[in-house]
Amino acid sequence: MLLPMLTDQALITIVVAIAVVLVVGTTGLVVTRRRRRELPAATKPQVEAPETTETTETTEPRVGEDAEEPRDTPTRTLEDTELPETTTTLEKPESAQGRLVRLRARLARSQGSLGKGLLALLSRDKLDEEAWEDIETTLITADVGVAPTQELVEHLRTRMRVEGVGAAQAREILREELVNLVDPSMDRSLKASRKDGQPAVILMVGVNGTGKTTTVGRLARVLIAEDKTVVLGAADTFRAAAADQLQTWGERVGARTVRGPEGGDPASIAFDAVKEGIEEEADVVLVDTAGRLHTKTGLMDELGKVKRVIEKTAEVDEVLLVIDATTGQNGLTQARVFAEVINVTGLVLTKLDGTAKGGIVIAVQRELGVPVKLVGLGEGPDDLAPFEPEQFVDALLD
Ligand SMILES: Nc1nc2c(ncn2[C@@H]2O[C@H](COP(=O)(O)OP(=O)(O)OP(=O)(O)O)[C@@H](O)[C@H]2O)c(=O)[nH]1
Repeated sequence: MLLPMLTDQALITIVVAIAVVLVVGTTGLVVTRRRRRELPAATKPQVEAPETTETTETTEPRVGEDAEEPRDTPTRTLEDTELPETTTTLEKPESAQGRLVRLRARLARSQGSLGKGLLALLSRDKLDEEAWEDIETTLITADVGVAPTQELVEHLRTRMRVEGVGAAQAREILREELVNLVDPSMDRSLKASRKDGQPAVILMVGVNGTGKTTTVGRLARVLIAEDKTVVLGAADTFRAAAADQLQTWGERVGARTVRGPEGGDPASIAFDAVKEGIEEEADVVLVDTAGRLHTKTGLMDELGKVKRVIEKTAEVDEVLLVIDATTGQNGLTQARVFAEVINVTGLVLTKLDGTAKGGIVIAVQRELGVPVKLVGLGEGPDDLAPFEPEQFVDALLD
């Protein structure tokens, strides 16, 4: 009704006005939408904490975030902080050559007084009874033992009489006689190779504290350096920390340690270790034992059982008796007891660095008729050396 009343001009004006309103409205809507799309960061909620500190530094604070950490935020303690996991890296042993040179020097340092004392006495112008008595005393004080001392003095007396005296000669004669006494003819090789498709089994025995566990660890290190695979058996279940100590050695050198519960049956652990060695086709299984010396029967029961149980699956190739060189006659008495309860195939004399009485090497070999195969010359991981009679005597006299 209204339309007929409007003029054409008015109608056109209204249509144009409506069109303008529509265009302006639509454009505004589009621009607003575009703006919204262009500002995502401002509207995106920050849910996740930044992963690294770098991000934190570059991220600007946003609405709703605190300008600084609230004071009631608990302080992070050391315990809360997760430390990176430590991975044990295998140690590389010192080269065999370097080790032996160093250990020879150490042996000479510790035993020098014995050799030098003897040489000084033998080089006297007049070798009278008093001089020979002094020589005897020096040898006995150095733990050489009575019988070997008498034997040595007798040989020296004869040779010095026949071959004459003089410092150079005295040294040569003494060297020869000492080497004979230490007996270079004994087989000192260690049976540490697979045979008949089975690993070699080495049992370490000895009184507490003589250095059995340390010797097992150091021997494993030497064998692994020779590219052998080694399994350790923690059959010393008597001392709580012994298995841990052995396992630590195993981790250091790269040998698996078979262990059981504290106070468990040593024979069953020894059996499991050997079984593991057979399954893994290892070259050597080294079994550490407790060697409590309460009673001879107790010791016999324990070691006898360990050996018997191992022998169900494998031969025991070596029984190494570890003796602390600093214990002198006491060490000899212990050695005797062990030799009575188990067939000892070799001796390990530890702590030779801690005594000038290297004569124990001669005494203990004589006593048991078993060769010293290894010597310990310090607490370090590379302080174990094969025993070589000539080098030992040279170290005494240097
Ligand atoms: N100076 C010196 N110390 C040594 C030597 N061998 C071992 N020791 C030390 O002697 C101590 C006892 O050694 P262990 O290996 O624990 O003795 P163990 O016979 O296994 O003792 P138990 O486990 O109690 O039976 C340790 O502090 C070793 O570092 C050596 O050749 N020289």
